Amino acid sequence: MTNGLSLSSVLPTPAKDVAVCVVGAGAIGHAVADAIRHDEVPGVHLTAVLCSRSTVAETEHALEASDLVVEAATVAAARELIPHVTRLGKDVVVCSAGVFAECADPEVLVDGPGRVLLPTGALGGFDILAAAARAGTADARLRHTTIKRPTALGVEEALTAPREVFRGSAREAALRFPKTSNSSVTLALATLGLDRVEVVVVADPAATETRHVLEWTSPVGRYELSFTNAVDPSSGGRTSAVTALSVLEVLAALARGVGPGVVVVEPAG
Ligand SMILES: NC(=O)C1=CN([C@@H]2O[C@H](COP(=O)(O)OP(=O)(O)OC[C@H]3O[C@@H](n4cnc5c(N)ncnc54)[C@H](OP(=O)(O)O)[C@@H]3O)[C@@H](O)[C@H]2O)C=CC1
Ligand SMILES: O=C([O-])CC(=O)C(=O)O
Repeated sequence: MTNGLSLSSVLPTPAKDVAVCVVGAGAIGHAVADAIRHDEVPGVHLTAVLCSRSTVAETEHALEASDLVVEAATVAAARELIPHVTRLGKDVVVCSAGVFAECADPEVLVDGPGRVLLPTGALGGFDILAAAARAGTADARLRHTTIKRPTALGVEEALTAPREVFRGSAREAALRFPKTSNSSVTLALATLGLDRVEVVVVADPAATETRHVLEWTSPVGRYELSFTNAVDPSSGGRTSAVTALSVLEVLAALARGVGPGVVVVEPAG
């Protein structure tokens, strides 16, 4: 560092471990809980993993013992969990971001002082897109195209070629595909809003991976970002494996006291 200060020496680092409760033990929840159990995220420890059969008493006990909750269940679970956890003054990392498509204003679900933190999930590039949106959104356009295998989209018909099965806003996409359009919602909340990001969903019978393509145009620049994601085998081909890793990035960032995507150079020793 040219000024003699390392980045981490001027930023607050939480003094104690962040205690994390994971809600949902499917593809994402299982991977997140496993990584924490195996000490893959310094400064974070696991208090509990809740499933839909967890009792009210178990849930309340787990929330009480935690600093932060990771929601990796369903839109319905997120709808109940977000106001409850934020009211307790705890932050909640929400994977089922599609829940915000149900609200005219996303803030109505958040009954603070706790906050909702949305991981970038199956996508990336939010840094440059959110930066570009700062120059104004009126002349900006953003399209998110998702290409998945048909069964992952609930398309049972035997297709012989790729077929566009949806085109509309991010809000409409999340209401139509609540299990596969969460990343569109997070992207929209980070940029142009739920009603101005165009979403295209394509069912491709030849797809073995999931593709996401983001096309941004504004006076600041033109960006095309393409993500070809391996899918978590336990998700029926639906969930990109990188989603769980993006949750771990959020947890690691919180433990270090900086945002995800920031490269921290620790002092020696
Ligand atoms: N933001 C993003 O980019 C992405 C978001 N997602 C979303 O993340 C969420 C999790 O995805 P994924 O792990 O693949 O889904 P899975 O279906 O693999 O797992 C969800 C788990 O949640 C459990 N569950 C359901 N209801 C509740 C409840 N009320 N309380 C606790 N647990 C519950 C289910 O099991 P059981 O009923 O047995 O408890 C299941 O094990 C989904 O909403 C998915 O659509 C997925 C991919 C990308
Ligand atoms: O995992 C993915 O590729 C995207 C996904 O399902 C979602 O956004 O809900």
